Amino acid sequence: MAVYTQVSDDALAAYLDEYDLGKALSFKGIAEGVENSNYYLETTKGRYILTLFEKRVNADDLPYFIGLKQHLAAGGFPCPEPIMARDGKALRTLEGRPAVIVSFLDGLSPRSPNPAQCRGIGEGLARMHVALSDYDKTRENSLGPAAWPRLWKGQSEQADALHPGLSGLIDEALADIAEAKPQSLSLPRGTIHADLFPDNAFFLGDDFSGIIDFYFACTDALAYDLAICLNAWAFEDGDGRMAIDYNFSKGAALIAGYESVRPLQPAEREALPLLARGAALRFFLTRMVDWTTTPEGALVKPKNPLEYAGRLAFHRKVHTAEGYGA
Ligand SMILES: Nc1ncnc2c1ncn2[C@@H]1O[C@H](COP(=O)(O)OP(=O)(O)OP(=O)(O)O)[C@@H](O)[C@H]1O
Ligand SMILES: N[C@@H](CCO)C(=O)O
Repeated sequence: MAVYTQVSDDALAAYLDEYDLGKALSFKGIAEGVENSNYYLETTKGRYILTLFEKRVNADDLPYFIGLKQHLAAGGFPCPEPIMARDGKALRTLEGRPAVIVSFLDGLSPRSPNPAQCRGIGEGLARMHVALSDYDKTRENSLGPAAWPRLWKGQSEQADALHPGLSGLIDEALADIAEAKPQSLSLPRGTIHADLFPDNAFFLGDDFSGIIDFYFACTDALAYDLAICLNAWAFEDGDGRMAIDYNFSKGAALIAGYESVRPLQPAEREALPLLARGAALRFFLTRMVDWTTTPEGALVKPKNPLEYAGRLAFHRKVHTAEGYGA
């Protein structure tokens, strides 16, 4: 349940007075999502999402995220478009929190994506990379390889309690990646989404209809975004298990969809297994931190880290892009 900040009727009315959005017809908290408070807002002018940014989002980063969505929307890419108030500003304050209203996107997030949807997200991701190629703001990836040892510190015992021997796998993977130095490879860089999981993508049937939730976006290797998607879209449902199967047809469809818009360079193909390992580690580590620090009975249930350890173990056996179906 992600409504941390309640909005009173008076506060909402005063907030809407700043916009040309007409009068509120409906205003409801949205249960999905974990980071921010999101509300569905319908006014006499249309349907919107109102987001109040909670503590985990750094307020200094908000102009980067909002500018990014404005840039995409101006280029016709389907994403939530920040709505400007009469003074030309999209980022405002509501109930003491930074807040923004964005356009509502139609579509559903697939629970278990099929190969056609994997192809669609591959195409959508590449279109997004192309559309952002002239976005001039930058943001460092705060969850890149330099952050991983810090996230892992003090977690070994808990990891072994989740799955015997797990800490050895993570230690080895961290050491291998530190040696391979993915950051020093000269791969094409640009603005990446960095969290494009199925719950952040919308489809109408099998047709891709848009991307949301850009709050991990940053400047990094474009192929790393594809590696994140391979992890998030091309494995069978984990159910919290460590053993988990790569679905070759879904992975191949995802890569083919991506390459139908932006063909990978030879160096990107070569780096794909390393980037896929890095992506699996990144999500394992952040899930592990949430798993060990979220108090029992908290509103938001932490996601199981083991599924990403399983993906990591798979990637450690893949040495070429062809191994993913590329
Ligand atoms: N522009 C939009 N159009 C339609 N629905 C949206 C839009 N933005 C958000 N939603 C809905 O709100 C839910 C929560 O949004 P989101 O995933 O951005 O939450 P969050 O808490 O900000 O981020 P996170 O997923 O990282 O926890 C989505 O699953 C979706 O159902
Ligand atoms: N997509 C992340 C959650 C943060 O957005 C995960 O599944 O671990």
